[in-house]
Amino acid sequence: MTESRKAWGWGLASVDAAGNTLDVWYPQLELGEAPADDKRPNHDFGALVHDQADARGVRRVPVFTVSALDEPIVDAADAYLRLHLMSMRLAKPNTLNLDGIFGKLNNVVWTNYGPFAVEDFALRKLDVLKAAAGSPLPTADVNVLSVDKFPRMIDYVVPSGVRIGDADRVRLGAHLAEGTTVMHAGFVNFNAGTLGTSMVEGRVSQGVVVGNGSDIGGGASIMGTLSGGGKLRNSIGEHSLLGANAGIGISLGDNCVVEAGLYVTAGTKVTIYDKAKVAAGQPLDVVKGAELSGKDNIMFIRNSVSGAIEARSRKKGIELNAALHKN
Ligand SMILES: CC(C)(COP(=O)(O)OP(=O)(O)OC[C@H]1O[C@@H](n2cnc3c(N)ncnc32)[C@H](O)[C@@H]1OP(=O)(O)O)[C@@H](O)C(=O)NCCC(=O)NCCSC(=O)CCC(=O)O
Ligand SMILES: O=C(O)C1=N[C@H](C(=O)O)CCC1
Ligand SMILES: [Mg+2]
Repeated sequence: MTESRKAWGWGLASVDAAGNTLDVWYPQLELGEAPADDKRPNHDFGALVHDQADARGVRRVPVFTVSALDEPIVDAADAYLRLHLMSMRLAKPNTLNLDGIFGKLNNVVWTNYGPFAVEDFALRKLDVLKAAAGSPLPTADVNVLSVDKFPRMIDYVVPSGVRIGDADRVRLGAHLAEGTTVMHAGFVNFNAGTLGTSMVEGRVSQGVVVGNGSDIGGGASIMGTLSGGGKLRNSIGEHSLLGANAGIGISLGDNCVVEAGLYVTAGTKVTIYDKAKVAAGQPLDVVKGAELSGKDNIMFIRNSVSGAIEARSRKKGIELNAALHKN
């Protein structure tokens, strides 16, 4: 058996009263074997470290984590390290072993004061507000951003060359390549994302990758595999367009277009449009969507006259509006 790939780094963990790790922030990570104990660079977290619980009931402790990237996840610190690697673009989606990730991450109340345990949240919120009330500065209420196992990416990693319309729509573990714009209704899950310049106004599900020069239109959906039965990981190639409110349960290759509002699933019966056959009065072939999965140069439309879903050939890919991607 070949050795597992490794990554390592210092992180700052938030640990609740029960000893659960709520999150770990790694400002910097390295791929490869970790240095020996006496050779480790020491990350200086300074006064951010506190062994006593603060008003949230949270301690902040430095952790040195080494992840065996081809092996299943061992704990929350390991899970956080792998999520950071993808958002830092040190690993592409679908290249790390993420087995067991939901079981290793704790459910957390994410707030403007950082993570809280779910248990006794109301009491801990009261403690924070009482502590803050003694300050001469105006203090913020405790605003809950989400209750989830994954935090928002940009509280941990801000990749260069991207725009993100709404921080809540991109989870830690998303991979956003340089030149990506995620508009307000877009969504990018962990272990998913873009490999080049892209416009994302729809949902990029876990395990989905979108190639350079492609556009996911407003409200568009790309089926994932975590829930609902689908097993095949879908992707989109380069210079393709998934129209507004369209969806796919298959992969698109390069230079493809799916008409706005059309959903193509693996079982959808698709008529292969062939001008010469139509002119000669010959019947057209019909295949399942799955047979066209990942193929290049196809435009999928629902023929608004016949109602049939058709695959028509297309010669070239779409061009993004360059001005929107000089991030
Ligand atoms: C499917 C396409 C690409 C088709 O475009 P075009 O009509 O320009 O294609 P074309 O190649 O020029 O069309 C060739 C011929 O096919 C015909 N044709 C096109 N669609 C047809 C249909 N559904 N049924 C029957 N015929 C059709 C055309 O009229 C034309 O006929 P003739 O030869 O007789 O002329 C488009 O309708 C589309 O859906 N584009 C997606 C755009 C999109 O969604 N972008 C994302 C924006 S996201 C956004 O704005 C956010 C909004 C939001 O948040 O909701
Ligand atoms: O990148 C932007 O900004 C975009 N703006 C458009 C708009 O504001 O309508 C939509 C697509 C991307
Ligand atoms: Mg705009």
